[in-house]
Amino acid sequence: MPVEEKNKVIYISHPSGSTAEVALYGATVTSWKVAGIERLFVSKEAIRDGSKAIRGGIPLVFPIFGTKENIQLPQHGFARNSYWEFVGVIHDNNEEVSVRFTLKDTQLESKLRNGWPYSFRLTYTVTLGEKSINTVLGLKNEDEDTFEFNTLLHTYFNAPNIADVTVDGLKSLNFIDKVANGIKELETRDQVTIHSEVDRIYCNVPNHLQVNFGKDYSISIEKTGLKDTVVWNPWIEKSKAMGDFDNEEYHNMICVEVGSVADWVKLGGGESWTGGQTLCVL
Ligand SMILES: O=P(O)(O)OC[C@H]1O[C@H](O)[C@H](O)[C@@H](O)[C@@H]1O
Repeated sequence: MPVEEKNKVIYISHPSGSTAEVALYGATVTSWKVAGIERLFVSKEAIRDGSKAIRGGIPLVFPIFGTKENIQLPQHGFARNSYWEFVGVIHDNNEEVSVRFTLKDTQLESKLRNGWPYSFRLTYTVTLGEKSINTVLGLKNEDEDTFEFNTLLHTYFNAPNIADVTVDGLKSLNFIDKVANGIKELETRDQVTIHSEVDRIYCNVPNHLQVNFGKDYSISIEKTGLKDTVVWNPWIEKSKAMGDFDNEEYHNMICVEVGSVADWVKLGGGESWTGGQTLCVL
């Protein structure tokens, strides 16, 4: 069977041998293997019992990024820490296997629903190919009035060694440096490298990016409907401060997170929105 459900995790396999796993908790993609190699990072300290967002994979940030003064929601919203419903297999052929999840306001715990009191339906479609994974978030505003939101596909990539990682496609872009009190800067490098704590929101990013993992392999990122890209590595002190992250794991991960977070996205009553990414091993 190309798709199986076991203990609230959906296991997907492609005829080529590539596989993916999606936890119903957060609809978090927690594994993506191509040629037997795990391409996503999940901390060995990650909590998977549904009491905290899973530290790794592709958590979904929605409807806020970080925290907002006047919105009573946990950091990064509720999508990553709510149970989603598995809709089923959308299609399954030699090219790709596609599965879908949904989250409606009525599925939220009341505290979370009160924090963002709108009627909405999120759909999340995960499509596994031979060397690719495509993750697309759809949103329908089921209210009469406009609401605004932020969202992010918070992808944690496995990095054999962070010292060898480079990110292409960010040159000449403005970024907000969250490590330097939100100061705005211009990226001048062809390739972004990580040698210390990095937490940056690159704004208005072209749709094609590439992350290189030294000589081992690269992963291309094609995004659609999402304007910005966050690059994050907690480095030493922040790693120590996170209870669900091993102190040494910052050597082995990089987050390159496509989303719309620098400005609110407005969605009119009854309207739909979609945004997503395709990751492909090169
Ligand atoms: O610890 P979390 O709530 O999962 O957030 C993890 C990280 O997410 C994003 O990358 C933010 O830009 C960071 O500032 C934040 O530290």
